[in-house]
Amino acid sequence: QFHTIKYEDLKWDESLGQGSFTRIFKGEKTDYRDGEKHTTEVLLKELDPDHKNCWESFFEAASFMSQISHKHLLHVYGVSVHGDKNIMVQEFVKHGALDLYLKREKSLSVSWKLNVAKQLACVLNFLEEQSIIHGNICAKNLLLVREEDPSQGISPFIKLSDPGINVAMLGKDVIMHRIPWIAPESLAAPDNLTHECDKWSFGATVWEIFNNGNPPLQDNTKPHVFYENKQQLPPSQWTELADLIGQCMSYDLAFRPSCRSIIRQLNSLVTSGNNDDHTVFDERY
Ligand SMILES: N#Cc1ccc(Nc2nc(N)cc(-n3cnc(CCO)c3)n2)cc1
Repeated sequence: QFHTIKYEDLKWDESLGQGSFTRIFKGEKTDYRDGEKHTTEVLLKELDPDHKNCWESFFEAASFMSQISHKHLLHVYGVSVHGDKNIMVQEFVKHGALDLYLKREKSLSVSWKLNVAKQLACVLNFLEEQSIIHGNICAKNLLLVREEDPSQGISPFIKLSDPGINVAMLGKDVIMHRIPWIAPESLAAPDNLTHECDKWSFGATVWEIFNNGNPPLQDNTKPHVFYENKQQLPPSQWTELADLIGQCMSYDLAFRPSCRSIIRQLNSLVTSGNNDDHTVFDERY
């Protein structure tokens, strides 16, 4: 279900940080096609050796990404196993993870944010049509392929990354760190994810995008209390946006909108949101 890559065809360059239970590096892979040697820039995602019991879930994520292809889904070239090293070989995405980009770029326009939210809604709709559940939608798992260049009329382009280790494999403490992205009903049943879970996470991710990557919960709030008290994230002053996020993050999963409805509502936001003077969230958040 996925291509295996020979370890000796991989070259490690600089470390780029880590996800949960994984470390990421810039690297290169070498292929020999029609007698020629081709070198491709890649992202090497290594599973921590002390979490090698998660290797099945790690490779499940890789095969998940290899089974389907979509312009807004990260391309995974394959996997490589060498001793206790499990490596996922991904396309190298030029501008990295969106959570860091949002924190760094303080003056992204409302139309930039809407454009990115629509791209995420499109890939969410595609996954639902393919009856595939991602299970870990968040800004950290969105990758920026291309920055906008307003002078050239070039808009941003994102791809959704692999879901990483299945949430059911993670300990309670790690699951706690997924609040408020993880749907409340998934806390109790992390091995029973539904398409509605992805919609909840979509809501939290759109909140992140419009909040410049600020943390949704103040680090003094106890995460489980947030769900016990059926709390919501601070609403945007842009009521239509707040309504959409609120619908996606409704505790009753029957109230979460269909992907078609999400796309329709985002499209209507684009028209009414063209004036960029919207103070979407006040500075405090
Ligand atoms: N400075 C810098 C810089 C860093 C990274 C990239 N590129 C890239 N390509 C990918 N395929 C995946 C990721 N990636 C980033 N964080 C995660 C973990 C959370 O998913 C995955 N980054 C480009 C520039």
